Amino acid sequence: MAPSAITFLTVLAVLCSFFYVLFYISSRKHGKGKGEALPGPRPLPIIGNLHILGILPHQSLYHLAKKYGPMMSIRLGSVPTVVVSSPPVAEMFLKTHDAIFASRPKVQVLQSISNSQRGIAFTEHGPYWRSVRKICNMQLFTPSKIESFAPTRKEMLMHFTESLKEAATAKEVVNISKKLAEINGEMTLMMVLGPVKKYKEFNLMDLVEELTKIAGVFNLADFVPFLGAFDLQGIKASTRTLGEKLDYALEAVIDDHLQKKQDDFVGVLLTELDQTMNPNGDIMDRNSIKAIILDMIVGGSDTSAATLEWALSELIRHPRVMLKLQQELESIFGNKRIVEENDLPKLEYLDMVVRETLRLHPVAPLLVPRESIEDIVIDGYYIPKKSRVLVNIWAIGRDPNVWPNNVEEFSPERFIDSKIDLHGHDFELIPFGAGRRLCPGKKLGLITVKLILAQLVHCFDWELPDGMSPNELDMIENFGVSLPRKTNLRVKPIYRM
Ligand code: HEM
Repeated sequence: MAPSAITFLTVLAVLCSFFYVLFYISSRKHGKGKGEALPGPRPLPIIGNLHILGILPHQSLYHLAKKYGPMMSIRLGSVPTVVVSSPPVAEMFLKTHDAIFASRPKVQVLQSISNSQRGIAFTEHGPYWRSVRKICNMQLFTPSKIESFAPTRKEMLMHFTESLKEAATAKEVVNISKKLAEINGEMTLMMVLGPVKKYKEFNLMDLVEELTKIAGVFNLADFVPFLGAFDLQGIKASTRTLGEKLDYALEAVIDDHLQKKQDDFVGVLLTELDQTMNPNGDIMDRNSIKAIILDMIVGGSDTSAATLEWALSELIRHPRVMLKLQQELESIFGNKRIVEENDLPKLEYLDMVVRETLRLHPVAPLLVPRESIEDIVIDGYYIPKKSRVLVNIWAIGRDPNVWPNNVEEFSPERFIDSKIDLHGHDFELIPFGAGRRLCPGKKLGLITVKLILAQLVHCFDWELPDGMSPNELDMIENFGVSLPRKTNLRVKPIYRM
């Protein structure tokens, strides 16, 4: 080895040791006089505990919590992070001290995309976020707004069923993951943008898919800021190009709405354009509108599609549950060829199947990260301001102390006579989060998931290709913005009506 390389490595080793000592001391000293430091694995210099996350961070953290407990500390690069893995601790963060933990960390990718921190999901807690959330709640998520889109959902469901029926007649194998992504994408675009055909020319859903891929990567720049300049993962470069394309498409959406003066969601947002939104003086500008549109599209499509994909996978693996659900659907819909949205509340077993799917396959296994806005001591442990909080609901869903009967088994019957619902009050099951940041699309998401799942199961039997038996179907996850299957689900529909 050349002497210069040896010198370089020696200097690096000395520096690393120095930083390690500094880092270790600083990570312990915060608690001094204020509270204990939380238990957790020892962080390495610079990267902290980033190396332990692996490709499925929720699973790595689940195993780690068995050693360090339901409230543990890790360090992601320079970011102090608390990992929560039990219902009582989740309640402390998301209910008791929700006001302290209701903000979101800044994320590099989103800063360069249509100023996405002007939307809802990654906007810091405060008057701006409150105003935007209020507008969205009123214009998209009230029961009457959701209901007003029922006829269009029905029409889309009929086309969807027709295309599956054709595949069944031709005895084709269908990539149902892709089809579910398409129908959910279309339903969301229709609600957010109005008549969707025009926007197909911009390939908006393809761009959103690309965005979710990039945003799903653990970006070193978010945790080790000085590495941001080197763009080691190439994220900054690809985000710039994608950002330009998305901006172009969203600007066209806005111009189109300004011309036609439609009274859909974007149309309503535009009536507020350049107006003051609250006494704080926040303005609804074009960037706000673009960011809100994007948040709604990302929030609405991936989540429901992934939930459906897991639900169908579990039903195929559990023919007993599939049959029981088909019997319930028959008892309500008889031989009607399309399930009616109004009848969904009557379907108790369907509701249990969806709850069980979300217990084992929450699409946001660590929720969306929160960030604390001030120092706080919880249960005697000191948590500094700007700590990140990851609530591992994937781990809570697999905790045998919370779910005593065969925790790993897909068994909707566990919800018979159970009062645990999905509304964010029962911290054993919070797939939509809880507290101020609770998912605003919860009701819409549940209707969409139940409607499509009921239709898939009522009208079709499902077979795996190439004689594969149900228990051979893999259930490997792919961690990103949401948690879909790693491999697309390919199945043969058999029309049964
Ligand atoms: C099965 C369907 C869905 C699931 C499982 C889901 C799950 C979640 C979760 C876990 C959060 C974070 C909550 C927290 O931090 O405590 C969230 C936030 C959010 N979701 Fe959903 N979601 C679904 C459907 C939807 C739909 C249909 C929309 C909109 C069309 C939507 C829009 C949003 C938005 C905008 C946020 C950010 C809220 C904020 O930060 O204030 N979601 N969702």
